[in-house]
Amino acid sequence: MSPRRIGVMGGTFDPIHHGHLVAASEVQSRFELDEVIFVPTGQPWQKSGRVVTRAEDRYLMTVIATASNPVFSVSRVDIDRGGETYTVDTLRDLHREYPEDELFFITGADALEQILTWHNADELFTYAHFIGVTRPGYRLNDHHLPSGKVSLVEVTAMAISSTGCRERVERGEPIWYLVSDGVARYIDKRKLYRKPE
Ligand SMILES: Nc1ncnc2c1ncn2[C@@H]1O[C@H](COP(=O)(O)OP(=O)(O)OP(=O)(O)O)[C@@H](O)[C@H]1O
Ligand SMILES: O=C(O)c1ccc[n+]([C@@H]2O[C@H](COP(=O)([O-])O)[C@@H](O)[C@H]2O)c1
Repeated sequence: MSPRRIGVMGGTFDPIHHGHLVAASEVQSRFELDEVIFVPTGQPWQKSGRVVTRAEDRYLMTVIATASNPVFSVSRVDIDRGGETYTVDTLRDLHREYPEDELFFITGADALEQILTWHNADELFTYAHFIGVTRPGYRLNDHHLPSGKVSLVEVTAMAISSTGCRERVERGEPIWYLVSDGVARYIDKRKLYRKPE
């Protein structure tokens, strides 16, 4: 069997929004990926300055948002490993699970800019090809990264962030059409992101 081409979209997904989904869908199509695996982080160590929603809630929102797409799936590797999440561990675990396949790690321009600050950054490129996507408000470039290991892709501009969604919920504003309907309903049902009473 020829190797499958697997996209990996890591994120805190607090909550997952249409910026994430459009980026993954466009890269899937452009790079003819057989599957895109969304990987919600366990403990995102570079976000330790703020409260992050329980991993199980972020995982369930990711499942809800991706369930209807036959080539999207969700992995629990980062949540189940425990401890702080490092992408080098994510990719090592997925490489072990899919040893014959090619991995493509998808990341927005903001995250790509920071990649050299990631744990064991040099090793990242041994497991996957990186695909940086445009994101409104950030400049996309790979000058700081090893040549031949990164591709840059322009995707439809979606000026949406998880921070913006959380702030809207806290202010009592709608997030319809910024996140999937099921995710908006889940946030409401679990009373996520509301101001403490
Ligand atoms: N609107 C967007 N367009 C393109 N890429 C995005 C967009 N939002 C997030 N990403 C990318 O998706 C990945 C996961 O992002 P993350 O879950 O941190 O979302 P976020 O909106 O940046 O969250 P927060 O506002 O809480 O920092 C990162 O690689 C990020 O760059
Ligand atoms: O490996 C690291 O040290 C590292 C540091 C910061 C972010 N990342 C990864 O980058 C992806 C996006 O992260 P975030 O925090 O912007 O949601 C997600 O998969 C994180 O695990 C990875």
